[in-house]
Amino acid sequence: MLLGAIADDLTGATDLALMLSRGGMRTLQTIGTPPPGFNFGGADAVVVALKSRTVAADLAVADTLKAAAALQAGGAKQLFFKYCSTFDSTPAGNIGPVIEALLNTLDVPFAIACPSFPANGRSLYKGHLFVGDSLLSESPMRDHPLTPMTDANIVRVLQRQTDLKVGLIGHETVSRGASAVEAGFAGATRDGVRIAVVDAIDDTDLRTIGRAARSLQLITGGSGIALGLPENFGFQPKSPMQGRYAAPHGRTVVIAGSCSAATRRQIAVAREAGIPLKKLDVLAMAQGKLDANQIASWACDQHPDATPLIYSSAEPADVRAAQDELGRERAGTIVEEVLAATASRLETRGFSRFIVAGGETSGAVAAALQIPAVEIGPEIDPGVPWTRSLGRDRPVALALKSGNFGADDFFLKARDLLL
Ligand SMILES: Nc1ncnc2c1ncn2[C@@H]1O[C@H](COP(=O)(O)OP(=O)(O)O)[C@@H](O)[C@H]1O
Ligand SMILES: O=C(O)[C@@H](O)C(=O)COP(=O)(O)O
Repeated sequence: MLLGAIADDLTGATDLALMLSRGGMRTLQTIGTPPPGFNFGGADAVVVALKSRTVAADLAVADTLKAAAALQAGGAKQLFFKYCSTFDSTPAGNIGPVIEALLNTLDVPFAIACPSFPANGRSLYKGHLFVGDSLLSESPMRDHPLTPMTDANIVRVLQRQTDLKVGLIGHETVSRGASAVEAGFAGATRDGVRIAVVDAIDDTDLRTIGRAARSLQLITGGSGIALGLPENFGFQPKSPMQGRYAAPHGRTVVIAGSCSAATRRQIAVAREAGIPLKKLDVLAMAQGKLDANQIASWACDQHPDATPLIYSSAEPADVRAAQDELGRERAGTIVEEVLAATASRLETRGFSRFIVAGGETSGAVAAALQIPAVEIGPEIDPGVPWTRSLGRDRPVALALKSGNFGADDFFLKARDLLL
């Protein structure tokens, strides 16, 4: 293993694994930290998917360090901590505490932080994160159910999460090329900076930063920053898989727990296309009036050729109302538990192709389906591939979509790629 990566959620891990595969690295994605002695099958890169984005910071740190130790035991030469391209976190963490713990454990002085992912509209300029044409704080991310992002200044956001000094390597340096960026790393280190946020507004910048990062032991960021990494290890980009995907045979379902604007648009397009839909009421689930058995039965009752869509996704005002009643965390957990249990029931009743929207939701579904690892298949939209489970008696196919990713017709596209 050359590169060992730890992602703070499952869709983020898949996004990164896709990027590394396209860069030519044989990439394996595990769900959770692999046990001692795990056979990485000769993979060049391993991405460990955690569910640590919104758990308590000390738990996120412990889980990450355990994953880092497993990757190092597997031979990883460089470690990558992957978080969201919209820097999803709370004032308490977990990005700052996790980077801090990794720096201390690896005993290295410096790491970079770069969430930029231009292919999906995230760019970083003067330390400010943009989503499309809007500042992060003015994008729909300000209404995220678990990690509302209300400050676009990533230096400031990260500095609130750590006592280590956070600095900025600006675009004026990045545009001068990899040597200038490396000199920037050295200069920042001399100034006592332990974590440097690095500007990147396009793929050329990401490749420059990737090259400059070849001798760093720890890299942190979104999947965009991984664009330039495979080349550092001598890999050449691979052409994307063409044609339709021979997924394990069985029925297809869409399960959406993401409340992002993108997911809500994708549901609207699926509705217009005539897909059968079931909207879940959070309070009914909390009161035990709606459970996984009922939801799974509804899906099974749909036409066998249909792709039923089950969703809890709601407008920000409705999410707030449910949270006022139940609390932010409890509302999220109830929805995740019911959706995960629904997936598990459906799998025993002939469904083997799962299109899931939302990072936390995907983590909960994959845990319920007891999937130890996945292999990466064809890309559906930037950052979202079809995947196939590994290490499970009855394999399943999974399209794990970050809430914010995907074109408006994503669910239809994902379905139509299946053979
Ligand atoms: N209607 C709702 N009200 C409150 N919380 C919800 C609702 N629907 C989903 N959630 C929760 O919101 C969170 C969405 O996070 P996630 O699945 O990671 O989506 P995204 O990828 O958009 O961030 C999950 O914890 C989910 O259970
Ligand atoms: O970097 C990204 O935007 C994604 O890879 C990601 O982390 C997905 O997180 P969710 O939006 O919570 O699915």
